[in-house]
Amino acid sequence: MSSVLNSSAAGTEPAAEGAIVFTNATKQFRVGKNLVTAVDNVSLRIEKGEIFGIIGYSGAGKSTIVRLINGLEPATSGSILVNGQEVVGLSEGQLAKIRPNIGMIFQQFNLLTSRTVERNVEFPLELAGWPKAKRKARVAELLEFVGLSDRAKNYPEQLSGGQKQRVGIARALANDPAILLADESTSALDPETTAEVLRVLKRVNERLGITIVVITHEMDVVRTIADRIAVMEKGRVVETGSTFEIFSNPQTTTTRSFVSTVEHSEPNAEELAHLRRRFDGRLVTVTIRDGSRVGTILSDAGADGVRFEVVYGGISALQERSYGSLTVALTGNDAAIDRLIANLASETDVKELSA
Ligand SMILES: Nc1ncnc2c1ncn2[C@@H]1O[C@H](COP(=O)(O)OP(=O)(O)OP(=O)(O)O)[C@@H](O)[C@H]1O
Repeated sequence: MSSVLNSSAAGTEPAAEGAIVFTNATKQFRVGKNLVTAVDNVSLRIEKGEIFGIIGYSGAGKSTIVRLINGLEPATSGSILVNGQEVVGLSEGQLAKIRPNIGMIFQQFNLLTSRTVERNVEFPLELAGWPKAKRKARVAELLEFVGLSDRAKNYPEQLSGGQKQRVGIARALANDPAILLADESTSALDPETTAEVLRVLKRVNERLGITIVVITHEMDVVRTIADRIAVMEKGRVVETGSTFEIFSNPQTTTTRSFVSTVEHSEPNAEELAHLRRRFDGRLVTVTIRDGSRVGTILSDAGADGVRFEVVYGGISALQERSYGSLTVALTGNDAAIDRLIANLASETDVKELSA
């Protein structure tokens, strides 16, 4: 039996083939006389060993993506490679051989209420025909990994939401999968418990090298855990990038709208009115990115008679880089302020907030 703690880390090897590669994959459902396109010509590459976030509003096609990966739904067209193997067009029997390699956790945990924690984790091993002694040892190891050894004899109803999801994770890891699909796995949890589950998932990725696909509608979740993110809208992937890129420089309206749920890059109308009452001068919002010389440019403008005061905003660190935005009130001669704004604009994005 391979030890859960010493499992060979597929993700640490050079990734010649991606863990999951969609090429022009489409999934349509027939609803009455209509065809609903749930996944629309998606091309996407998820690397081995990464945590990949897929974010989108309800109905964007996220769950369908998951069901295409594990073959619960057949794609209408296109190609989907899972660890180098084409899953489109496979028979149920062939898919059954691949599925143990893909673990899955769910929003509602999907634990068997009549079984204890240890027997829930044991369940996939029973299905896979493991002998009893090996099953027991494996279950003990998995429960230790998720920090629930002392809960082995409890029933799911005796556990908190976070503990239930950790049982779900232990069960999903039982067959030593290369890929873990987490479909809205923290959406039923409060922020603190969400953080606890995300820490366990991070450990699964780092210690076991398992590729994790996190499906969510919550930007906080992908910000906390994902290496890269795809944004989905109406069945399409509208933007893909590193988590830093997505947060610091979102390209599409949908992505900007998601980012704005967790970042307040500029004051809203009410805040702006409040700032105008408190501060003189012209208000300008400046985007801060790693390495930009915003501070120097603002300070140097002093020589041109422009004074600045930071009145709103903040800077965040993500993936070891900084980004954010600051709104400054600028006072001084209008022409000098125009020169300062031009200088800033040569370095980063600048927006003057209209009066
Ligand atoms: N089995 C099905 N039959 C018909 N239509 C479906 C089926 N599954 C999904 N759809 C449709 O496909 C679209 C995408 O659904 P999907 O569940 O993948 O989105 P989602 O992003 O996961 O949203 P949610 O978070 O609400 O589940 C929706 O319009 C949905 O109604």
